[in-house]
Amino acid sequence: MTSETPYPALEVLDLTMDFGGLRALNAATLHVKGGEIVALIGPNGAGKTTFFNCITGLYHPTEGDIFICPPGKQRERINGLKINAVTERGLARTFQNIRLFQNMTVLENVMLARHCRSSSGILGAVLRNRKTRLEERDIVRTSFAILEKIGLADVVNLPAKNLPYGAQRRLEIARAMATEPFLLLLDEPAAGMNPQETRELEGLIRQIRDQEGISILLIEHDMKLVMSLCDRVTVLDYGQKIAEGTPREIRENPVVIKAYLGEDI
Ligand SMILES: Nc1ncnc2c1ncn2[C@@H]1O[C@H](COP(=O)(O)OP(=O)(O)OP(=O)(O)O)[C@@H](O)[C@H]1O
Repeated sequence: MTSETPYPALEVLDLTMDFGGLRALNAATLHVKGGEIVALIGPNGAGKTTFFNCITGLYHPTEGDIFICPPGKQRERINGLKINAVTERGLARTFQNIRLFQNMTVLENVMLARHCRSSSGILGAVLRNRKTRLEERDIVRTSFAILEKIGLADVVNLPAKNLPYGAQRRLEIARAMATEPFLLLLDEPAAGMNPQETRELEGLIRQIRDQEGISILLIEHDMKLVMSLCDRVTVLDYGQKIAEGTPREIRENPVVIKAYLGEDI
């Protein structure tokens, strides 16, 4: 479990994002404490992915503050940082649509993600000096260890495109893990999975939190998964936070039920 800090691992305050005349996020607030699994839910178009894009440096929010507090480190405001700088600080994400190098092997996909933690640089890669060679060996070893934990050790040499859908989603999580995050953001990890794959995914996410001490924020439409996996749930509607609470509180909240009217919660 992540060691306690006086601040949440992630604290987002009054986040607003305008796209021209469209306000996709309107003073949305959310926090994830160290070691928590939190869900961000809401009807289609509520602003969930925009929220992730702001946190991870893909978009620069119009207003608001984003603070992180990795275990054992100082609290830091990360607004305006570029994607790589956010990743270096220990935030990793997966995307709604699978983004793998389909013709590369499973191991190569993870190794590539791992390179963000290497220090040899381009010159080192060209000269292939001793430091680079040692580092490369370390990248292979670490990438393999991650794939073992994720349950993909027996397919390391297969091209990513040959994996079943559920395994491709797990590989995306392995790539995110390779950057050594303290906080993992998962954008609809169960999308397109069959019930068996979803059950396995639930076990994997729990394992990542319990064994690696990584805090997790996930966007998910599969309410059964959200209700059984998450410690807390935050609900967005039209870019605003309309509710926050335990899964049970959220399930019984009339404001949430109204927002989802016509959708299956
Ligand atoms: N780059 C962009 N430019 C203009 N509008 C955008 C952009 N990204 C998102 N939007 C708009 O912002 C609103 C929120 O979209 P967003 O994708 O964040 O919602 P969501 O809650 O993730 O939806 P879904 O559950 O369908 O994935 C939508 O109206 C969308 O059309």
